[in-house]
Amino acid sequence: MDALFGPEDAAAWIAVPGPDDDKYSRGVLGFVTGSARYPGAAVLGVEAALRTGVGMVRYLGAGRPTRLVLQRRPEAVTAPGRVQAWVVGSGHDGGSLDQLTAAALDAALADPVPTVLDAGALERVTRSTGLRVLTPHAGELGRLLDREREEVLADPAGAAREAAERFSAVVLLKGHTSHVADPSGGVLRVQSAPSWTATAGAGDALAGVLGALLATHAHGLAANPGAVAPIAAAAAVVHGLAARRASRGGPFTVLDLCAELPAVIRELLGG
Ligand SMILES: NC(=O)C1=CN([C@@H]2O[C@H](COP(=O)(O)OP(=O)(O)OC[C@H]3O[C@@H](n4cnc5c(N)ncnc54)[C@H](OP(=O)(O)O)[C@@H]3O)[C@@H](O)[C@H]2O)[C@@H](O)CC1
Ligand SMILES: Nc1ncnc2c1ncn2[C@@H]1O[C@H](COP(=O)(O)OP(=O)(O)O)[C@@H](O)[C@H]1O
Repeated sequence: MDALFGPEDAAAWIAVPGPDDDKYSRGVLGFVTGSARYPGAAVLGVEAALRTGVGMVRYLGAGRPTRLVLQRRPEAVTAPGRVQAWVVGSGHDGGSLDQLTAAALDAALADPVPTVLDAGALERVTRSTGLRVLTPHAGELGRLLDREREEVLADPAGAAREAAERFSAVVLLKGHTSHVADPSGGVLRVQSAPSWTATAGAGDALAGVLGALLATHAHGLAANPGAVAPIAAAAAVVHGLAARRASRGGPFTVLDLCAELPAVIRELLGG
């Protein structure tokens, strides 16, 4: 099955808090992202998640990214504790992680809650557990499959499907058209973003949007793992619509995109 997934489909995957909810029942999203080399990726993911809507963000990382995250978002909690979903790997570059971040990453990968594996964490997929979403761009997916980037671009749906089956994970292959492949063989296509979205850090924000949607649906996912793929597609739609609002036909920054996320969520909910 190969289907186009649009805003009407995405609207069904926004969790609306009720009067009995508190921050924990809404869902806590943990981040192990950012590094001394790429601290900005941590800031962008946390910003995107908080603006998508989540009960709480826990951020675990080295001193420099932690300071920058807190400077931008004092709402983030930097103490360890339980979470309902993780985002890991944005702003990591495989090999050289500080000890604290490496230990937090190992713990997150061993935690059975839904986990987004981005950038530097993609290569750890075989060491991870539970429901996983991989968020590679074409170059990263090529490395995972031991292929050239051009081969991935020639058949993006096929490459995403192959990786989903090989790693038993949902694969969100990013691009002008994003392809979300389920291990059972289905592929959802998302096309909401303008080409101005091809800018550094946009993928770090996408991981935050997706993490927020997973954390706020986490209690239902164990019984319904098939929901992970539409949630991943919904994240791509929300991210793309926010990019379109930020762009209005011209360039924008990733923080501009993040600033549009609440309005996108509101519109999808019919507000
Ligand atoms: N603000 C932040 O903190 C941000 C942090 N980020 C974080 O950075 C990490 C790495 O992510 P990434 O996508 O760059 O990794 P990757 O696929 O290995 O790409 C490397 C490939 O690119 C190529 N290349 C480089 N320069 C090029 C050029 N001028 N023109 C053409 N090609 C060029 C280079 O080719 P080479 O120079 O080796 O020939 C190599 O093949 C990751 O953790 C991510 O989260 C990003 O999200 C950005 C914002
Ligand atoms: N030509 C394009 N048109 C629309 N969206 C794009 C285009 N190119 C990239 N994107 C989107 O921009 C983001 C880029 O993510 P990524 O490649 O991981 O960059 P980074 O690691 O710098 O954040 C993804 O969400 C992707 O879908």
